[in-house]
Amino acid sequence: MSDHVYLSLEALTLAYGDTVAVDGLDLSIAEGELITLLGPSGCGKTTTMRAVAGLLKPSSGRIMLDGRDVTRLGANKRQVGLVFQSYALFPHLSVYENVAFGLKLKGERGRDLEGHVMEGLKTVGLTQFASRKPAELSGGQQQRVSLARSMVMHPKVLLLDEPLSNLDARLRLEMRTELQRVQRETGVTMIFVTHDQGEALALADRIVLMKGGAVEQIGTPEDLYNRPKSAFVADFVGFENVFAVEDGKLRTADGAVPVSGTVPAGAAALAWRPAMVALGSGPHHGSVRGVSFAGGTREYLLDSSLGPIKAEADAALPVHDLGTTLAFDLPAERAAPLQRYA
Ligand SMILES: Nc1ncnc2c1ncn2[C@@H]1O[C@H](COP(=O)(O)OP(=O)(O)OP(=O)(O)O)[C@@H](O)[C@H]1O
Repeated sequence: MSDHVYLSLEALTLAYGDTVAVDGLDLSIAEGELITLLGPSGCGKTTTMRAVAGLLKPSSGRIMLDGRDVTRLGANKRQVGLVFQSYALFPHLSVYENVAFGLKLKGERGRDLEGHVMEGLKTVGLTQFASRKPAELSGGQQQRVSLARSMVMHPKVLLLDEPLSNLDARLRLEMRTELQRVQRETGVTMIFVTHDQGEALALADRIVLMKGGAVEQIGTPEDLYNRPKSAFVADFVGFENVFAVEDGKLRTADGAVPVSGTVPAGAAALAWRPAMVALGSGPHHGSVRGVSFAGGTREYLLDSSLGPIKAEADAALPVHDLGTTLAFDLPAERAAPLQRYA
């Protein structure tokens, strides 16, 4: 992966009629980077991808790719590959023919064509399936064909829009590893759209978390996971207890509540994952409204005067029944300090 900017979206704005779907988006991506676009439904992920692919014209802003302004360039001239959630394979063509399709349109024939198709199938581990029809393959295998079909065109950027969402949990994991391997081996720049934070954290060199058509936070998976900037990001990466800070106190359903320990200077809010809540002792109390078993841990939903609290305990410990009152604390030193509450 190189450091210089390879793809940049500059103040990109896209609208469908009166609906502004992407609003002044700025994003710089290095060559060979694997970026995930993460965010809730409707935040503009697909629209951004369609703009990069050349399928939608921006209302304003610029897209630069490999030193060239491609904002007004047609989709077929951009060398941008696309892999969708639906595999969009030609059902009547064999795996080989599906992968060969784009290369043939480019005029490839004979040995060159065969070499490139087989190389593409080898990259995704499907050489032995070359003569099958898509319907004779599993969902994961079909998605690999889709990937091979894009990769043989040697795209400058490969866009993947929720490519794993049609697969079951085990296949999803397998394909996630496979995608990572293909990306590392080929060094292709990838933008991967997902609304699954686990997938984004596992795959990405950097995550772009979007909100309302703009970037809310960009960073490595570790950055977002450990150092969310806002309550929106914190909530997205699993900090389920977030309180605004005012005059060194927590703003809660019960008014201003003192925090145990010292609030870091400049924190506009504090966020605790369920595992960061000290359960069993402390100045606050909550009644158990829900318990869920999560393998090694048990998660408790507590009704407290501060508002609802999610806390976690070792599953080996005796279970607390619904209605039991438990003491807890939200220690400042365990919390992630946020720059913004809103
Ligand atoms: N063809 C369209 N016509 C009008 N509005 C649209 C159209 N496509 C998308 N939108 C709107 O644009 C906004 C962004 O949509 P987009 O599909 O980019 O979001 P997304 O983040 O990809 O969502 P999801 O995760 O649900 O796919 C939404 O408010 C959506 O309702």
